[in-house]
Amino acid sequence: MKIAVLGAGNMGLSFSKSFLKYELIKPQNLHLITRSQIKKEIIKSVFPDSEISSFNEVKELEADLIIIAVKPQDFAFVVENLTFKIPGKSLVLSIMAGISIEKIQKFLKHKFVVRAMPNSPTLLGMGITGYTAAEGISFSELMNVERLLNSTGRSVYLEDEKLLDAVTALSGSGPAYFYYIIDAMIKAGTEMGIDENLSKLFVKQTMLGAYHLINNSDKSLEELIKDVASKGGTTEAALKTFDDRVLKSILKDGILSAEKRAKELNQ
Ligand SMILES: NC(=O)C1=CN([C@@H]2O[C@H](COP(=O)(O)OP(=O)(O)OC[C@H]3O[C@@H](n4cnc5c(N)ncnc54)[C@H](O)[C@@H]3O)[C@@H](O)[C@H]2O)C=CC1
Ligand SMILES: O=C(O)[C@@H]1CCC=N1
Repeated sequence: MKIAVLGAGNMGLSFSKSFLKYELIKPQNLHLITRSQIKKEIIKSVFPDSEISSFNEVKELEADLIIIAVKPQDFAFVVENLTFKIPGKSLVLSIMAGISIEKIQKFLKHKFVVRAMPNSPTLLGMGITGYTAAEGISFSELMNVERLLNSTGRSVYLEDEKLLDAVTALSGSGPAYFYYIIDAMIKAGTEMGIDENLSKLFVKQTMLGAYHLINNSDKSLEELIKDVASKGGTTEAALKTFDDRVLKSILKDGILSAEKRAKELNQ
């Protein structure tokens, strides 16, 4: 199998590394396409045995799978300036936020499109990807794509493409929400007089431990919260402030804004 990655940025390169790590393709069968000439050298040093090209020098593309990993805002430029033909039988796998299968099919004049939404922990093989596919793609082709996606973490097939915008808002953007909350906690620690490095340690280990408790307990989240929050104690005081300031609803509204933005990106 030959794979071309159009847009060798954070996600495109994370995917490529995972495919090679799990020997799902040979390095010689990987073709990375960058925007500029300058980036080619840097990418070549990380992928010495793969083909690296800049976008405007690709005149012919030989690939069974073409991964589109440019920003949604750059997709129109890609379409308008494409100097090569998408091979008729190849699959296109888009990880662009928001852009629908229908739009990709129309712009690329190509039927076989799979749309996926991964997230940044793919870099460690700990990502989660939701994906869906256009009609006409066979089960075995889809399983091939899933095997590739699974090298970056877990993957979930979704029948309804509309849910991909929700997945984008939930798990695609999700790591940033988590960092945001961690950052707020670390800053609270330093404000109370704990050195920043120690505050980071306390918060990160707390999140790690709490994550494992969620995963290894039969209790619901409410019960786990109750286990920590003693009557009249410190946790209760914190949770009361969160509730008074409707933090949960603010977080939910933020996530719904991300979903709305995903839909706007398709316009
Ligand atoms: N960063 C994330 O956590 C996630 C990103 N995505 C999606 O993945 C896509 C890529 O995102 P990132 O990797 O974060 O962005 P990035 O900016 O790191 O990568 C995009 C790459 O595309 C290249 N590019 C732009 N125009 C090009 C062209 N005409 N030809 C070849 N290369 C071109 C850019 O130079 C850049 O290296 C986006 O569509 C985003 O919506 C999806 C899930 C998570
Ligand atoms: O922020 C974005 O638009 C992309 C999609 C999900 C994560 N990053």
